[in-house]
Amino acid sequence: MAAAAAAGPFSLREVLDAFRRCVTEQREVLLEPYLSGWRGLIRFLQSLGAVFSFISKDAVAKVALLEAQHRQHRFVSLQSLVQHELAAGPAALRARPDSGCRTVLRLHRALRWLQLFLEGLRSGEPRTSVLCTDAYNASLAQHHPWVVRKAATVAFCALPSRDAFLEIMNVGSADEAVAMLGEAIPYIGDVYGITQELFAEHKLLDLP
Ligand SMILES: CCCCCCCCCCCCC/C=C/[C@@H](O)[C@H](COP(=O)(O)O)NC(=O)CCCCCCCCCCCCCCC
Repeated sequence: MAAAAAAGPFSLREVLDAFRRCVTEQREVLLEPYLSGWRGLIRFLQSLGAVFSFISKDAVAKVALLEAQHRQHRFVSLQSLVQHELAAGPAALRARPDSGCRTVLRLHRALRWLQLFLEGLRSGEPRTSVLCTDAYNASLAQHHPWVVRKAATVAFCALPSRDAFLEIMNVGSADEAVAMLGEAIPYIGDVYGITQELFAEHKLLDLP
């Protein structure tokens, strides 16, 4: 909480801006804004309270791993990270529990959850826990063991109402928040789509 407060209140605007900056003309996904978007999302999650800390801790660890690799190898894009790690051969990559690729894959699946959840929020359904559970079941859940699915579903019941959600996005009235969701969703979808194609092309969608 202290770290989140020190960085100022969350605003959906900064997440939107980060994901907008991600995609280049050559359809590459830039790592720096990608991680910056994730840091914004994590700050939001941390502001929702301790019930979600088992989720934010995992996301923090994954972003930290990628930040360290970004600093070490100066990867500019997800494409260059994949290329670099694949150079050692697909078998070596599959054997690494700390690869950037498998870590990106986890965040990538979570981005699909986010896309579906934001679409649900925008649609007007007032029960955020229902929206969140539906989005989760259609994305991340199929990759999680029973115990994680159970804990996640319990945590979703503690989500704030749709109105409260729109308010803590900090972009003005509920109408303005919904409008910004409409702006943000295509950028997130674009990053998701390009990453999905990249991982499919290199047969990395099932990295253990
Ligand atoms: C707003 C409510 C937030 C609900 C978040 C929904 C996602 C639920 C994910 C539950 C993950 C539970 C934690 C454990 C995860 C790991 O087991 C699992 C596998 O990792 P491993 O292969 O290294 O073992 N990790 C993952 O799948 C990555 C999960 C990353 C979750 C990041 C969630 C970020 C949510 C950001 C919320 C922002 C809402 C924004 C609204 C404006």
